[in-house]
Amino acid sequence: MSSTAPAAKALPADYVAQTPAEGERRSYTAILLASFGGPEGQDDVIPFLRNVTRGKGIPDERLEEVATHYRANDGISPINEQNRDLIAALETELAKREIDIPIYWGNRNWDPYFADSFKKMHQGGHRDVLVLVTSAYAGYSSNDQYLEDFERTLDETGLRGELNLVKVRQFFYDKAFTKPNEEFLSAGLSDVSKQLSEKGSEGKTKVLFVTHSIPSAVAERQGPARIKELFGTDVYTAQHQAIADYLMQAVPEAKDVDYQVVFQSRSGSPETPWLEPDINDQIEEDAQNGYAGVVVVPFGFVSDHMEVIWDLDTEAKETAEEQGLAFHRAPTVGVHPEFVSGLVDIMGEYITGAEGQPLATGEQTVPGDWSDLTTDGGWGTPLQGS
Ligand SMILES: CC1=C(CCC(=O)O)c2cc3nc(cc4[nH]c(cc5[nH]c(cc1n2)c(C)c5CCC(=O)O)c(CCC(=O)O)c4C)C(CCC(=O)O)=C3C
Ligand SMILES: [Fe+2]
Repeated sequence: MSSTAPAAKALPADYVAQTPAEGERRSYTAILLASFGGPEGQDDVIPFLRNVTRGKGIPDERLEEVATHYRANDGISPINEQNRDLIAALETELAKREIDIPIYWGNRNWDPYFADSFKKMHQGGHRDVLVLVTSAYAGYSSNDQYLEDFERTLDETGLRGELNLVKVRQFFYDKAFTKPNEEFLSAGLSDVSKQLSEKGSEGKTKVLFVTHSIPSAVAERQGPARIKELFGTDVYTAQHQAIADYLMQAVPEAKDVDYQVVFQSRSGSPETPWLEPDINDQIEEDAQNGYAGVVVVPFGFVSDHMEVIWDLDTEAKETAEEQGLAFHRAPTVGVHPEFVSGLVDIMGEYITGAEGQPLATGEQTVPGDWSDLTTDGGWGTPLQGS
């Protein structure tokens, strides 16, 4: 499904992003940055992986393989440091705008766990908490699973009725996310073109936009139906396809360059279908089809965490080298100033100003009705073992 940038899809002009629901705009007294968590030393690796895969049916061989990725980095995932940096950057931006709301931090799979941060916020006298999750797209792992985590944690801590949590919407279609990625794509294309001209190669470049694979059955279950119809694929893939299409037409140097959405970090059992193609398979096929270089844009993620640095900087890079392709791995948004200030704009949609108005609003750059990505179609039956 390789293609050059198409014309923007014809969408009704009133197609809009999700906005805060009735009662979700309030005067919050705390923000919770909610993330995945990661190990901080060799002794943490196995307990962390057990947390991640609890009840998921991930085979032991896969866990051992994933453990080596962390082991090679002293058992440390970069994700926690990246979240501390993001919190510091958000705090600076809030202070600059004279918004006096403290930021707490909690994770699904490692210390500080949600239960501890919920208790800490409660002890700090907070009731209305705005929750920012470090996932741009809507999917089970990146949205619904967090909501389930929060519900369970409220019960476990006995804080139901004490803490009112509102989760900030997804933001893959916002300028906050697309603007830094435009910059990265543009820089990646220049780098590969420079590498190729140094080699005296006149071959073509391909852009591979990469995101996390998920089980195909989970992807198929996500709604709403109108997105599936419009894009002719599942809603998880469609979100990524829309951003890839947008970036390719937003960046002048990308004109006439081929591109494709590909996947990484497949796990589960080999018999269960996950979204494809895998980035390494695609790099091999691209080499066979005569491409001379690839620009790899990990636009499915918000920081250069372990899955990015292992699967791309180690594996995909090696595949490209074996195939003799020029290779550039673009960064993720991380603490890019436009990402940070854009996130504060998006949070501002939920926070009331002095006259009850929203403090700020995010800017939707990618057309599409992204308002109810997980509700319309529903998640159907529980996702056990998917
Ligand atoms: C969609 C998606 C995102 C992107 C959205 C988002 O960013 O939220 C994401 C992010 C991440 N995934 C991460 C790590 C892992 N994910 C695993 C397993 C899985 N991920 C899945 C999906 C996703 N994962 C799924 C469907 C599984 C199968 C088991 C299950 O259904 O849950 C496993 C188990 C071993 C393995 O099988 O790989 C690990 C260690 C880290 C931390 C990296 C670090 O430590 O720096 C991050 C940010
Ligand atoms: Fe994952």
